[in-house]
Amino acid sequence: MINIGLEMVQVTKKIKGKTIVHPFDLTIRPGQVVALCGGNGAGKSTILRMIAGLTQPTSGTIELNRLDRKLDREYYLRQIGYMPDHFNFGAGLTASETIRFFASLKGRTAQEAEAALRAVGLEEARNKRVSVFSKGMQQRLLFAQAILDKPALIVLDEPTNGLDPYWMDTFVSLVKEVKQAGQAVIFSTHQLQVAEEAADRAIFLMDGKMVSTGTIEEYRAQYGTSGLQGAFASLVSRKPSDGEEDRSASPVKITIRKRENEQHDE
Ligand SMILES: Nc1ncnc2c1ncn2[C@@H]1O[C@H](COP(=O)(O)OP(=O)(O)OP(=O)(O)O)[C@@H](O)[C@H]1O
Repeated sequence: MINIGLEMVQVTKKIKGKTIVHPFDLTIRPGQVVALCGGNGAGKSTILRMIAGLTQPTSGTIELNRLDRKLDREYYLRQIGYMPDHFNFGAGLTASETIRFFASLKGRTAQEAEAALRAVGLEEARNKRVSVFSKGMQQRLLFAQAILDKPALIVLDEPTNGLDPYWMDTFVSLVKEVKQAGQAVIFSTHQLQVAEEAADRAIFLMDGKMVSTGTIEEYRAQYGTSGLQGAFASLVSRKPSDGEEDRSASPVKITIRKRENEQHDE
């Protein structure tokens, strides 16, 4: 199979001797949407930044459609659209100029850039300076640049942070559209409702460890209508207090059984 998606195997990250991400395995097939959930400092952004090529893993491998993040860096990165959790739009450009600039970096046309602006509802604000945009409008523009060249994998760090309920719904619809087109998506969020609506699968991280993974249906089967909120409450309540033995230090604790197609030996 050529189009196999993202494969992360035993990926770790240490910074100044401290382990930020413990051995992390993840497979995302084309058309799958994965939400990375967890509290502040859990390691979500670090994992997304490693996938997006912004920071090196300390060990382990990351491949996208069999292209290695390190060995095939240029072609690997061409398949990824990345939305950072914050971005400094300081150059005084309008929305249209900004998106066209991103398009030119990706070798895409002005028409494609404008289409991405329309997709996120910014066509009427296209001649406004981005520096005066609200947080939510800036988020939508960042999302537009991540999807404009229809990458195989879309990596979104806190994409709905600052969005009003209407654009939250639009975000969910746009994710469903790219999923239909066979693109894979991974996004981090604190908004578990958004994860439930947009993702096929959710992963909870705690202190850089994957403590739970499952489909949204599996979480609902285990936690009922409280779904991911119930899972999060349960995980937090099990976190050891100071001095107590840290049971999560042993191999990754999976509270929801992994589906067979998440194994790496396919
Ligand atoms: N460059 C760095 N130097 C030192 N520590 C870092 C660095 N980058 C991240 N960390 C630490 O790694 C841990 C994970 O950070 P990360 O930003 O990945 O978490 P997160 O889950 O995205 O958190 P949040 O939800 O608050 O954005 C934190 O303890 C953070 O302080």
